Amino acid sequence: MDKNTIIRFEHVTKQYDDDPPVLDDVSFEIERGKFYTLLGPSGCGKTTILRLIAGFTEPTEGNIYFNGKVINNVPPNQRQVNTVFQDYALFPHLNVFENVAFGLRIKKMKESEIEVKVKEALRFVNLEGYENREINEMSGGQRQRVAIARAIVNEPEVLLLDEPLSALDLKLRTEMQYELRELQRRLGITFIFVTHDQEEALAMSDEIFVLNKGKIQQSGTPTDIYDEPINRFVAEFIGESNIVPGKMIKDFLVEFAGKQFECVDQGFHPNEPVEIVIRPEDLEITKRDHGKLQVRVDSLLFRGVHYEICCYDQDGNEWLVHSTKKVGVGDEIGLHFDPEAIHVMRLGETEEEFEKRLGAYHEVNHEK
Ligand SMILES: Nc1ncnc2c1ncn2[C@@H]1O[C@H](COP(=O)(O)OP(=O)(O)OP(=O)(O)O)[C@@H](O)[C@H]1O
Repeated sequence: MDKNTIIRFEHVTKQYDDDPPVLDDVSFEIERGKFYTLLGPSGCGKTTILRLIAGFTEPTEGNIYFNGKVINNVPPNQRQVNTVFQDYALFPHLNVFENVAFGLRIKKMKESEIEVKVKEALRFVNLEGYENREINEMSGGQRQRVAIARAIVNEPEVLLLDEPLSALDLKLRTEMQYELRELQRRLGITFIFVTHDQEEALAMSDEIFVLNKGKIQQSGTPTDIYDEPINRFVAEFIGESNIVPGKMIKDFLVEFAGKQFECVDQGFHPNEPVEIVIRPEDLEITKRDHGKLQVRVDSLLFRGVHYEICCYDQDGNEWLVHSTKKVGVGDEIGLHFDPEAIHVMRLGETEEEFEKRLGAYHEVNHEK
């Protein structure tokens, strides 16, 4: 194992009773000192991964490694990991200082040392001078910072954050996104952050794991995931996208919407049925005859920075366009895009779904 790897999941499955597994044969590695985000819809298994890392639950199958050692049965208090919970879980009857000092007192640390460490943790989260405040005199954002100070005071190697910003209003949430990112850089420890908000994940992470139904669909940097989604689920979950059925003709040539288009090579076989993604901001409005696609404007919405324009081609495919150009409903226009804007994806999320959709594709084409 690479010495930069701090946590490794090896074929980890978590199952309760006879229910379908909550996590299904999941393997991944987490490197030291990076900001990771687990992103996915409700119930996909994000919190379960955090609980397994923290030691609040054990895997049904597989192994979890921390610094190269299996930790499946190591109790939470013996792991170099702390968690910041969604509801902060602060003690309302203790002031800020005592909330942060709590874990150190349990460890029977010397009073003078506690003083130094608590002050330092509060300085890290910009709460110097708030030591004697009561928790109920603190705002939502300040409470969040107390919770973070408490979690970093004993210098864990990994900080787990379970939707820590979800209780905050949008403005404060955005501010805290910057603060958390900055804090991670200054501390230099690994953060594993859970969210179901794709914009938050794109803005904050070094690496994102996109989960669905107990499986990691894709992992990579925010730009990898946005520019090269591996399947329809990821493409639809992250950002807005136009997804249409297509077929690979040969390397650098793909067919969709009844035409063939030059594209960049993405490792698909000739004649392989695929799905095509083009992001709305990669479509450019032109005169009808100048466009690679000819479409009719169905509706438009003004979104401030751009218009969101919904069009249809002659095959009935919907094309969403983000453009600063204003067009009228009913206009016949052209859409231009570069070969690089065409991203080709495999059919279906799982092997089973892939086979099913491939079968359906052949059936339709055979009947033609
Ligand atoms: N102790 C338990 N017993 C049975 N099922 C459980 C238990 N804990 C979690 N689950 C189930 O595991 C699945 C995944 O839960 P998990 O909390 O990991 O999802 P999540 O992705 O964090 O969702 P959310 O965004 O809603 O918090 C859910 O279907 C949940 O009902």
